[in-house]
Amino acid sequence: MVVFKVSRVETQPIDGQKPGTSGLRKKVKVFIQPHYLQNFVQSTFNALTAEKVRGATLVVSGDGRYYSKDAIQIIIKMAAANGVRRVWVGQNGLLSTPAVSAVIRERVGVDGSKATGAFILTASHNPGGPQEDFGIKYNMENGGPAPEGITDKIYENTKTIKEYLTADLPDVDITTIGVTNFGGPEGQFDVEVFDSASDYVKLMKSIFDFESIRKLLSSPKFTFCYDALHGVAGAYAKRIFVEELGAQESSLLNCVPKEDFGGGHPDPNLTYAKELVARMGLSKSSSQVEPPEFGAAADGDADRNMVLGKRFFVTPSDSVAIIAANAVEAIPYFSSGLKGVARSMPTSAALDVVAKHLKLKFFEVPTGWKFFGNLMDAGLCSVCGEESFGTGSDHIREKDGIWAVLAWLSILAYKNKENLNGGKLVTVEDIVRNHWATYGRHYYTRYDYENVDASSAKELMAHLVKLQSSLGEVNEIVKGIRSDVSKVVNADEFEYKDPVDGSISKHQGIRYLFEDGSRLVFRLSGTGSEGATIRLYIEQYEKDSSKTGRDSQEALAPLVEVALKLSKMQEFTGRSAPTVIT
Ligand SMILES: O=P([O-])(O)O[C@H]1O[C@H](COP(=O)(O)O)[C@@H](O)[C@H](O)[C@H]1O
Ligand SMILES: [Mg+2]
Repeated sequence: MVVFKVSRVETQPIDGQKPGTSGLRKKVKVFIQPHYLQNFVQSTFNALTAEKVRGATLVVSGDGRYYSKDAIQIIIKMAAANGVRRVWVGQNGLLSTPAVSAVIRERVGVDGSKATGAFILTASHNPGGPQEDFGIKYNMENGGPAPEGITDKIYENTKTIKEYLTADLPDVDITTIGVTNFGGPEGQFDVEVFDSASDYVKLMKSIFDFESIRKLLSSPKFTFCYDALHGVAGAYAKRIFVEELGAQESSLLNCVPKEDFGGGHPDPNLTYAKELVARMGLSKSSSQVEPPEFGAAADGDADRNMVLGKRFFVTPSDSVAIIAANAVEAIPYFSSGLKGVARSMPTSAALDVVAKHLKLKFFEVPTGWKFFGNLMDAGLCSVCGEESFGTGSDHIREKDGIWAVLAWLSILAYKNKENLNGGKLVTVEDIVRNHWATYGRHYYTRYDYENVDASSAKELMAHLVKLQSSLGEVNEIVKGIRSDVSKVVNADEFEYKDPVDGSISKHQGIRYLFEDGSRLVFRLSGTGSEGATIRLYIEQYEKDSSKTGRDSQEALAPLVEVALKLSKMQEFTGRSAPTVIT
């Protein structure tokens, strides 16, 4: 057994280590500066209570992006030096964000150990590679992202840090499953490398009826396609869709995880998931080949999902509403009913209508998955989702891209259980259109202005807040732009009081609420690594089932025009068009 020594390394605070919506995300060139990662990791250890560090079991892994392997070795050495008892690493350093959450909650080590937390190494949907992004975040014992109380403490610590601890361990082989033991001043320290998929696969099998999904996937009527965009989802897709559920290997696109995501932008939306979008018949360059019935994509760390039907896009806000509406019948895990449902504020109100109809508890929280975690821990919420391609449930404390796909496949399997051997297939599009016919439709679109100058973005937001003080003036401007949109009846900055711990989160997005239920929401992204990204969310409710079939961009055109002129978007940002529309 190798015996190690601990040393204290002198350091000084480095600016800009405030965690965003989901951890610290920066360019790789920032992360590789001397002491940069170490300062953040030590600040995290110092922010945790002693029992979460000394003698604890920690998970360290991520989406496999560039710099992950180096970061894992650095964190292992620091963990050993800080008195951590063992570190669990997914083979090759790979674990999806939902799998980390599952491992913290479910995995039991050979000696009966349980993890109390994790460092997740990912910048989610941001590109990877030496010129691109890296990220790190800490998740707690419940498997969810650290709450603001902890991330604030981490940030405070980064501003005063003077030293960090590290051990002179040799690098650990993370490519081979097994345990390596070391001896330190405080006793034994182990690194266990384990299979990245098995705990997660086991959990999925306990939630869904794999047999019924297998029947669907093996039916000649049903065709399927999954795009991991070269993110970590690939490590799970083959195991689950091909090995467990019998999908064809050829139905997997970009399912080999790569450090640079093959040079792409691993964000599952209509702009970046180009290959899938073409295969599903949704782009101009679509081939003549008949598209599959179902397509889905994931982001780099596999917590996001995009669901598509044949030549049909499912808006994430509709996706969570449809899953909630069908969960009890189609998914065994929910067979005894839903505890409640929740969405983030900018997500459309499609879920609200389902909650009302099914008499379910309903919550509207700020953007950021951590807000759902408290509700789930208190037994108040079973299914939740966000417009930003995140959907999930209380099986873990992160959103879950593959879970969402399995949820949709379960609904399809349920609706088609009588027609797989005859009769017409109920398609993704049928399910969505039927949902609109029952609940009405929330036309919805999001405009993203990425990498805008940060101070101009702030000015635009300040302008919108100032406008809110006079609704009379707002309505005059609105009428001047389009006489066919309804009146603004309320405008505010969203503020949230957590019903469980009473904590208050302010400035969570600027809302303009219209008389007919339409909404305009403006907020700055909390997940970028450079400049600012302005997000504009536009929504309009249509109850009349004869009018729910319109093209959404066309239906929303008047509101879009109002939003762009009211916010003086071009004036502040210099942009005549958004970078991404979803
Ligand atoms: O980036 P991820 O997938 O970890 O996702 C993270 O950020 C998203 C918002 O991103 P933005 O602030 O850019 O709108 C949140 O909706 C999500 O809950 C959070 O986990
Ligand atoms: Mg993600």
